Amino acid sequence: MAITLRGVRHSYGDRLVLRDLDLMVARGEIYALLGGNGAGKSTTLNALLGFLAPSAGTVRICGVDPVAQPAEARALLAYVPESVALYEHLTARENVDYFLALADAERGREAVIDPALDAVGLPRHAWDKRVVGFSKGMRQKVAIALALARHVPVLLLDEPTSGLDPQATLEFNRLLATARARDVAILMVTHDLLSAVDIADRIGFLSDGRIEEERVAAAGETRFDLNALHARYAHPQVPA
Ligand SMILES: Nc1ncnc2c1ncn2[C@@H]1O[C@H](COP(=O)(O)OP(=O)(O)OP(=O)(O)O)[C@@H](O)[C@H]1O
Repeated sequence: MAITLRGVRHSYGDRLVLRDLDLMVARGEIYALLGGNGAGKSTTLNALLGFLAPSAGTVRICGVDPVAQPAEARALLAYVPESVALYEHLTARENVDYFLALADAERGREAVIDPALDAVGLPRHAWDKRVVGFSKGMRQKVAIALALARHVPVLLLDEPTSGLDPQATLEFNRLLATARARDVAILMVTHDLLSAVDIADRIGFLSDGRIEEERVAAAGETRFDLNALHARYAHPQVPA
């Protein structure tokens, strides 16, 4: 399994925030993690990133413990935060090249950069422009191009579609589909039900530090029942 959280507990002081959290994401799967403010979504991502050591349970990135083996775990994942930080004075291409070098990617970086920028649909005229004027959507494309160029098996995303207009959201979702087709396991923390319904294979509701409910995409056009999901999300105590 690419992403594993099993029986994970974490407290801040005496406040238990993750209580026996179980969550798994396979390669080639998109999992949307929904949950109200304070449910523990960021804490979950921080556990996967190795920024916190849970008091109980197992966290693994492709079998690697991100606390015990941080460098190995980092080499297996790409993390795209809500605001993507890039070097503003560098071009899109230079940013990918620079971060690839930091990630210690093998030589021959030129050979992987252009195909990755192409795969994420960043317009060619933007490849050699400084990223300083780039929109959120364009920055995300650069970040995901980097993930594709690194061939990481795991992609973690924090509220990727917040602030994106509907067209940019659809484009972003297509981008995720590209990564999924390359066998990447994708965990997306989001409040964006529409985006989750459009692209996720599974949707999990995190509440009070554990997955309270999971829904799996159905085959066919109506993958999820949006109204039922909305009712569930907006009124967690009322079963939908
Ligand atoms: N460093 C910290 N120290 C103490 N409490 C914290 C810390 N980080 C988070 N918390 C608390 O833990 C709980 C879960 O926080 P977390 O940020 O994981 O939730 P979230 O689901 O990401 O929320 P949001 O949607 O608002 O970002 C919240 O009650 C929060 O106040």
